[in-house]
This record gives sequence, C-alpha cells and structure tokens, in this order.
Amino acid sequence: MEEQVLISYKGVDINQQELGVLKGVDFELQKGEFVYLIGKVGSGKSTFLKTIYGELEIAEGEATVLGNNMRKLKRKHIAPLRRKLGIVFQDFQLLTDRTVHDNLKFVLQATGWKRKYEIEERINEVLKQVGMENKGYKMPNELSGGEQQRIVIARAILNKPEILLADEPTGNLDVETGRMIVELLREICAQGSAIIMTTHNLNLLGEYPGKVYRCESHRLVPVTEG
Ligand SMILES: Nc1ncnc2c1ncn2[C@@H]1O[C@H](COP(=O)(O)OP(=O)(O)OP(=O)(O)O)[C@@H](O)[C@H]1O
Repeated sequence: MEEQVLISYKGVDINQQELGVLKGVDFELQKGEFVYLIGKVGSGKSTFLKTIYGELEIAEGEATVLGNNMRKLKRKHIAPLRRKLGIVFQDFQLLTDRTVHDNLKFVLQATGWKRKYEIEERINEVLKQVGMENKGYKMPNELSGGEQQRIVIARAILNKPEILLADEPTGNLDVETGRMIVELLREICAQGSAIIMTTHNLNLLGEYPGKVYRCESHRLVPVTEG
C-alpha cells in the first residue's frame, strides 16, 4: 500500500511560555496508523498534540499537518484544519445546556451542514457507531463518565476526520470502560482515521498494540514500531 503521510515533523522545538518543552522532535503519522504517546506527567504529551491542531506555535523546525505548513499557519487556516481533525481533549467538553443530539447538531451546523435530513442521518450514524443510539435525548449530566466520553468521540468523528487526537481518553474511567473506549477508537481507526492517543495506562499497549512514542527529557522518542 502506498504510504500517505498525514503529519511530518522534522527537528521541531516546542515551547510553553518561552520555556522549552520538547526539542528536536521528528515524528511522522501515516494514514490509518494508531499511535500512542506515553510519558510522565508534565513531559509534554498534551503540548505536542496542541501544536498539531494549531493551538500552540512551533518555535523551530519543519512541521506539516494535512498539507499545512504549521510554521506559516495563519489564524484563518486554523478552523479549516480543525474541521479535518477530530479532537478528544479535556478542554473540549460537551455543552451542558443542551441534549446529546443538540451537541452533535451544533457541531454539524457550525461546520457547514445545512440539510436537516442529512444532519439527522449523520447524528444517528455516529450515535450508533459509539453504541449510544438511544441516548440522543439525554442531557450530558445524565450520562456516566464512559457514556460522556463516547459522545465526545461521536462528536469528534462527525466529519470523518483524517486524524483523531485523543488526550487521555480513558483517564477518568474504570479499567473495563477504558478498554471499551480504546476498542471504539480502534474501530474508528480501522474505518480510516489515523489516531494519536496519549495515555498513562501502559496495560493498554500490550492489549491493543500500536506504534508507541515516549516523551522524556524534552525529547519524543520512538519506542516500538507497533
Ligand atoms: N498553558 C501553559 N502555560 C505554561 N506552561 C504550560 C502550559 N501547559 C503546559 N505547560 C507546561 O508544559 C509542560 C508539559 O505539559 P503537558 O501538559 O504537555 O504535559 P503532559 O505530558 O501532557 O502531562 P499529563 O500527563 O499530566 O497530561 C509542563 O512543564 C507544563 O507545566
């Protein structure tokens, strides 16, 4: 199969408030890959992901994400880039003032979907995919943590992203629920989205193999080839 590079970082330095977090990052993500990012608390995993969706500037090096030169990314390019990414992050919680269905509808409308029946059909599809087809009418606070995470994932895949970024998607969940979330992410990967997921749960790496990178001592180091 021909390789298709979705993300390419070469010699990238990443800072937070002028302080160096990661240095000399070489990283490549190919179509359909499942990549884990591991490393201690504060080692730079979330910071690295933030550069991919244009939340944080890159200080040095060459970086391309879905054809965008991230060193020259203008503000106006950020929204179109994010539409091609699915983001599952603590900072992107569900809106608490509306139902699950309306959370999903809000994103579709904000990303240009107009036809009512297409919107309804896509909402039904993603809810089915995450095993929540009968929960559209619920308010987010009426769902368990694992169910909320499923809806956050449903929201992230609405526009069939080429890349899905998941920051600690199993973080607040019990072991079994966490495992089900990873299985869901793997299904999504099998359907064509490449996935980068940060985790502290090293047991998952054995159960669900993938390529692994570790953040340590300000470096991003490849650990296995998956
Ligand atoms: N908004 C910010 N402003 C300044 N420094 C920050 C900011 N966010 C993170 N940092 C610093 O950047 C470094 C990396 O943090 P980051 O959140 O990327 O780590 P992490 O590996 O994702 O940790 P965790 O496993 O706890 O999520 C830390 O030293 C942190 O203090």
